[in-house]
Amino acid sequence: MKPTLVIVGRPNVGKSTLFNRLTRSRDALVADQPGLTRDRHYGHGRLGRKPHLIVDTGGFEPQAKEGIVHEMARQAEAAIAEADMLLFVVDARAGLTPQDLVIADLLRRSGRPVLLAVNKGEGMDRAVVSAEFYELGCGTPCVISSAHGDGVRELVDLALDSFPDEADAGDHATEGPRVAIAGRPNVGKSTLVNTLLGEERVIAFDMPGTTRDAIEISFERNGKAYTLIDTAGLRRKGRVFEAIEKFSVIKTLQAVEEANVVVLMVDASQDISDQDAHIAGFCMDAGRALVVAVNKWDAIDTYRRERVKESIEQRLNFLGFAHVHYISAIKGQGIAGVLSSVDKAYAAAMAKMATPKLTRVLISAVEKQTPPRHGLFRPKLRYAHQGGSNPPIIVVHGNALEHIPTSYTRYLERYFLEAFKLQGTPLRIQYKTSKNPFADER
Ligand SMILES: Nc1nc2c(ncn2[C@@H]2O[C@H](COP(=O)(O)OP(=O)(O)OP(=O)(O)O)[C@@H](O)[C@H]2O)c(=O)[nH]1
Ligand SMILES: Nc1nc2c(ncn2[C@@H]2O[C@H](COP(=O)(O)OP(=O)(O)OP(=O)(O)O)[C@@H](O)[C@H]2O)c(=O)[nH]1
Repeated sequence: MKPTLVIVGRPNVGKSTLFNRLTRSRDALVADQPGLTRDRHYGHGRLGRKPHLIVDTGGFEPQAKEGIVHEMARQAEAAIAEADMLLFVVDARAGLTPQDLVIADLLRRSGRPVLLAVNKGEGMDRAVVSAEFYELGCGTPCVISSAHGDGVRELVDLALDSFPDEADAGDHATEGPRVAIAGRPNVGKSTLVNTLLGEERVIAFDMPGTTRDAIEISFERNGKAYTLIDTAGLRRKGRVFEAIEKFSVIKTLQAVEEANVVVLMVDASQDISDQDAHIAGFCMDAGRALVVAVNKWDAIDTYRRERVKESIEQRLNFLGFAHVHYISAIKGQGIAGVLSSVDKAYAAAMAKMATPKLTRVLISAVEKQTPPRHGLFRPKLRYAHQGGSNPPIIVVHGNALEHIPTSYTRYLERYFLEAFKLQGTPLRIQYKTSKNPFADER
């Protein structure tokens, strides 16, 4: 499983700045989707040698006793307890503060490994800046500048050092799609799991060896095998499963990572929230095939149903490729449709596309619409081959491809999805520009 680095620190030390630098996608292919809010607190790490996840605990006030701040602190504490590595951020310019000491104490008691990052250190003498922070008892301080990038890459590599290189992620013994049910608290995830498993034959139920492993439950339906990757920390109690703990961001992220297909659940009795969009955005980043299940459809009237449909179109429009089902987990309505979309999405995510056909489709896409000229350059798309699955990656070869605008890439994505009739999966395009053979002669 990918290690999760959790950023902690008092307000204003530069946590979001660090988070943005660590997670900013190089190609901005995913980041600029309309409808995606930018204040997400978890994402895929882009720096460093090994794949990993980053969680920012946000404005963390360990002393608050009630209210929303207290609830945020509770979420932060859960993230700290589940972190593989804590990045404790302090402020070089403000110096050591009493609140830093309180947080250091809390982190030490969590028993999780800690790396101390002294931020805003640009243009300062490292030895002088770090001196006072040894008192925190969190080891040797790393002086960084999140705003300028100094020392950030070294920090990440140090943080990831002790984790093994990721084994081949596709190497799972299970048959059929691996499915994660993701969604914010209380949307009905446990209810759906129980409805699914109540009707069906549970083949195997793996208790994890360690708390870090995901729980996997294999079952059959209509002769087809599925494996559920648990997000809720379910425990078997007699014939039903119940959640042993409340919503955990890190468990959700890891389950999404481990799955082939994500069933994103939203609650029809509530408005689509930022949190729904954040989870959806993370699934997009991860490139997972996706099915949207709008739950509690039984609980709302016709007027509300129309409003929910509009709200999904507005807030989750970047999931245009995904099928939407309106279901009642509690009454078992709409479940067959969800599973049939899971099958389709899985098949699409794993599709094999032959090079000649890919190239033919590419050429017909270019004939319909040529990429715009960029100054002196006219990008030339020559041929395509498949570079991966789940999500399908199409590698396009040609010249001056670095000048292709994002809008054209989107057009190609849609064109390929349609030509190969792939439903329920995102698709990625990668460009490989051929070296100009005459460039070195002169
Ligand atoms: N000089 C300098 N300023 C920085 C650096 N990193 C962040 N800042 C500034 O510090 C301020 C706080 O940064 P944020 O990233 O919002 O801090 P935060 O810890 O996420 O704050 P909360 O969301 O309140 O917890 C902003 O004005 C940043 O521009 C840095 O490396 N150098
Ligand atoms: N009306 C209605 N209520 C539902 C439905 N599905 C779930 N609920 C109710 O919604 C509440 C939350 O359901 P859970 O299955 O515990 O939700 P969860 O997503 O697992 O929650 P966390 O464990 O907090 O992440 C419970 O009171 C359920 O009875 C449904 O289809 N219709």
